[in-house]
Amino acid sequence: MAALVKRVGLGTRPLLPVVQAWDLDARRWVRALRRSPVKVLFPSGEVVERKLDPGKQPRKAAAEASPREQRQKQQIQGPASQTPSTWEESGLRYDKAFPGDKRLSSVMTIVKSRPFREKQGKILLEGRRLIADALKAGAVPQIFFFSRLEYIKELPIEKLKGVSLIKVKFEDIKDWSDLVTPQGIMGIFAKPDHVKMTYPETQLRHTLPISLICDNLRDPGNLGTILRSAAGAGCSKVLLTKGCVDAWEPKVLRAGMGAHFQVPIINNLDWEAVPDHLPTDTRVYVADNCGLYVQAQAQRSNKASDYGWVRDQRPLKFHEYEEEDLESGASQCWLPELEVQSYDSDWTEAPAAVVIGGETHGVSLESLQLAESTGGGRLLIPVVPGVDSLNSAMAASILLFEGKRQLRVRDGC
Ligand SMILES: C[S@@+](CC[C@H](N)C(=O)[O-])C[C@H]1O[C@@H](n2cnc3c(N)ncnc32)[C@H](O)[C@@H]1O
Repeated sequence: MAALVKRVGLGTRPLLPVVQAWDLDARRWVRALRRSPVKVLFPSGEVVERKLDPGKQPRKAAAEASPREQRQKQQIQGPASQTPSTWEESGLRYDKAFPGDKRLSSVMTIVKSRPFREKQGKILLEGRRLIADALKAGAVPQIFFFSRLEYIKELPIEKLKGVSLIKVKFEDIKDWSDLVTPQGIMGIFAKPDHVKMTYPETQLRHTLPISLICDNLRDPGNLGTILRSAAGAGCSKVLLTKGCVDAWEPKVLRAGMGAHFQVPIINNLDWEAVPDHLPTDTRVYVADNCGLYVQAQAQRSNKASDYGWVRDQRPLKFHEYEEEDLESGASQCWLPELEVQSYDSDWTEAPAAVVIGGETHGVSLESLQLAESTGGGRLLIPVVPGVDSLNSAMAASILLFEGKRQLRVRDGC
């Protein structure tokens, strides 16, 4: 308390302790008011003289946290919440950033760049909920920058040992924030390793035998949205091939809304390594808009013609490879022969993995080869002729929830 209270005098008036409202939690507030009267300095700069009204709860103590903040706090802490006294007993200390302090800016420069992030093995997490989810899942924090001590006190104290705690101005956090509404807390964590993470019990209970493979997905908003859908559907894991945007990039984290700590994500994989991360009997299905195939006449007799689309000729995007091969005299027949099936035909009898192609080039040759070698196929979501393709995140969501529906129907629940 001593650190928070200083004595000031105004003219000839007696000296009164000045209490900074934002530094107080309810218990300390009561204690401060017992020494009443006190001057309370509010964040707005307003100074109000306050006395403790015997028998009445100090109004500001309750008001310090608005009902929304209290709800948020409860969500973050869970039922066994951290009591403020525990913080005091913990002996944890924090530093205040001094004018011209470069600690925040130098760390931010590092974690906002993918090469640095990868080299240093650090990531940036922003916001109270995301940080709390990360801690619950076992992510390891290294530094917290925060503008209000309450944000740190909400976190489980046992996870803060050995972590640098640095109080900075809200404006500084705002300058570096990726959020529309900056939340006043940022954490630098060691890059999470999916093997060492503990995913939420409810999530594990709802996991489906469906994996998702992102193939050269470049847009952070799309990837974040896909991760969120994957977590929502109960996908067992998400694999990202080399060429995808980094799953730990701030914009992906923002769009993911916590999915990073609900579903295992395996980043930066070579195609040869993909099967090692799938159950042995997995069939790989490639989501393919078949946009580069011609629409054929309805009289063709295979399944896909029911939907007005068939694979009538080799995809134009692969012609380039074929011609190169012809010049060099290599085999002409290496393009996988894969059945096109409608997304709502049954594809979940065996564990399945769905490949979603990137925004520009669609699915890769490697994905088609893997689908062929595992006995999978192409999944087509029929769209109105003339519409080329769906957004990758939309296609992924439709397919994952269709897979979930099929499994539910089969299990009779
Ligand atoms: C925007 S699309 C790719 C468009 C790309 N220009 C192409 O021609 O393949 C991104 C990915 O979403 C999936 N997708 C989009 N529309 C689809 C559809 N109608 N059926 C199945 N998958 C689809 C595919 O995996 C596709 O590669």
